[in-house]
Amino acid sequence: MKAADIMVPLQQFLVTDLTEVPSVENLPAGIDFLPVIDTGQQVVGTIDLAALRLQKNAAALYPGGFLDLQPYISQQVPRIAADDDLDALPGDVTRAVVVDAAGKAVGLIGATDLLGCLRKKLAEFKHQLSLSKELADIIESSYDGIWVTDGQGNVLAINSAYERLSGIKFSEVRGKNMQQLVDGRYFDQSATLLVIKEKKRVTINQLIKGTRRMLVTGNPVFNEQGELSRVVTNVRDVTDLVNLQKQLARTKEQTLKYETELSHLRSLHIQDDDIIYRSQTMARAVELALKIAEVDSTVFITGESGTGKDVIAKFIHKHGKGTAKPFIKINCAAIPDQLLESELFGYEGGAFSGARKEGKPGMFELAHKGTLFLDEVGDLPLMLQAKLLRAIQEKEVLRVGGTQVRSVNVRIIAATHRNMAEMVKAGHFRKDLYYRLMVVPIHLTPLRERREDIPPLIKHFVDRINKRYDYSKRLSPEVMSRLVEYSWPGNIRELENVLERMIVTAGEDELTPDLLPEAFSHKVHFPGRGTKLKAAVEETEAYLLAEAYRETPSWAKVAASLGVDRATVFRKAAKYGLLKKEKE
Ligand SMILES: Nc1ncnc2c1ncn2[C@@H]1O[C@H](COP(=O)(O)OP(=O)(O)OP(=O)(O)O)[C@@H](O)[C@H]1O
Repeated sequence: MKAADIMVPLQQFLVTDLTEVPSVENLPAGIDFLPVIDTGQQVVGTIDLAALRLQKNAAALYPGGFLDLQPYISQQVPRIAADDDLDALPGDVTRAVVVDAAGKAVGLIGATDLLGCLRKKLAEFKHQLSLSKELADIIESSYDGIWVTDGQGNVLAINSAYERLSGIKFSEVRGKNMQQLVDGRYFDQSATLLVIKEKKRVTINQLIKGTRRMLVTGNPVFNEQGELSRVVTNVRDVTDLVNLQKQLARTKEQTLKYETELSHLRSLHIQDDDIIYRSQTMARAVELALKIAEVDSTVFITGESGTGKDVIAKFIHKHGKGTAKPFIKINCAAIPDQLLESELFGYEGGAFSGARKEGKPGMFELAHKGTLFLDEVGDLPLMLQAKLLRAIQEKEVLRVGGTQVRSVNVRIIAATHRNMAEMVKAGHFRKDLYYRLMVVPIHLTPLRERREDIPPLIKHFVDRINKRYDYSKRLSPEVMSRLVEYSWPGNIRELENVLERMIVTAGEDELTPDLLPEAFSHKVHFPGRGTKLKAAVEETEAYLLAEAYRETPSWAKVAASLGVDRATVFRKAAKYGLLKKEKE
């Protein structure tokens, strides 16, 4: 507050030499002194009015009512410039004369004014005090550590959160300079020092006493003159956060590892089912599968049970959509009709009693962006055939009990062991669906029509089974030739099962014919593929005659064992050159 703000403007004053005793009755309250000025109007001192009042009636008065003021002048009363702050006055003064720039008196400040001013200041001070206490409480209650220095980096305060976080006590660091603390290895670096250098907010990652990691932000505080007066730093312990981050990174790494392993295993799984073949027919089927894998056309795989329809379907998926995309298989023959619809298309919550509240997606939705393999599609009930056709054509499905269609992008592979053309003819399968599925047909021939595939398949399965059980079993040449000759009604699945049974029951490493199942005791001869019926019959006759004669070298016994008369046996043996051979 300035002196001019509280002064009483000067109305009366006294002049040094002789002056008329003034009337001092009408002075403002609290003013019980007046300045004394010389002829140059400079203040030379003040006169206490009480003393003056005493003198007014005294004999000291000169005749005519004049008084010599000199003895009463006090030079102790301080003067203060109008523009000066009241703080410039010494603490013990009770009055002051206010002067202008030229030193002329312009006002008076009395005890009452000073007291009022003091009261005001006291109230302000109290307010400030409560504010700074509040501030101190706020700083103290902060969960983050707070560290305050002056503009030179000397420590002024730290809160107890900081003491807790860092283990550093205020008494250890009070008044010390930050540089001193960095040198003393309290911190690896100081945000305060950086703020002092850069005069702006700085955030750093600080290591305290070599153990705790802190995220530290230093904030500069400037005074009215724009000078840096404080640096307030807030400190957050990020050790746990850093540990969590490390843990997260480790978990991510692990997830990545598992994902890689999983996709490796998946690919191994599909690799397991890799297609083994030597025959031309299979080579053509595989080539076609590879070609159409790239495009999204619907594929219809036909063939007897166990010929590898599943394997081809997975092969197409692997080489087309890829193992990262879903491959969903549904066996239409294995699921009860009443469940099939909801399995295929899903259902909305509450669609029927026992349904899940939140509903369930169907196979179509699950196979989105991947492949849906409809195995045994020939067994699909007529009622669902229409819905399937719609789903394939429109590329959208309607859940059971739902009203909202959902788009699906699914590649369809269908398969059946049935004769579809006949089923369509008999009205058991919709013609339109049949043609919609038959975009790319792949037919897998039975194993008996591609015997050249049997040896490599045998090798493949024997290796696999040996590996699985840690065996080193092998087939005797006779077992091998019997297996090749067999008609394999169950196709490759049967071949695999027979080999496994033989390998796990064999006592020796070499598998001998006695391990072969019952069905193999009847030797069967198959004429080569493409043989005309007449030639096939003849070939079979010749084979049976020769085999029977090999076992019992007597044509009479051969006739008996084959159930024909001797004449027929001789005639046929002669026809096939067997008699000649016998003579040789
Ligand atoms: N070319 C092949 N190479 C190796 N293994 C094969 C081959 N073809 C089929 N297999 C194996 O034979 C078994 C039967 O094959 P798959 O299940 O694919 O036949 P499928 O025609 O789908 O039979 P179903 O009609 O009964 O479902 C499987 O174990 C499969 O791994």
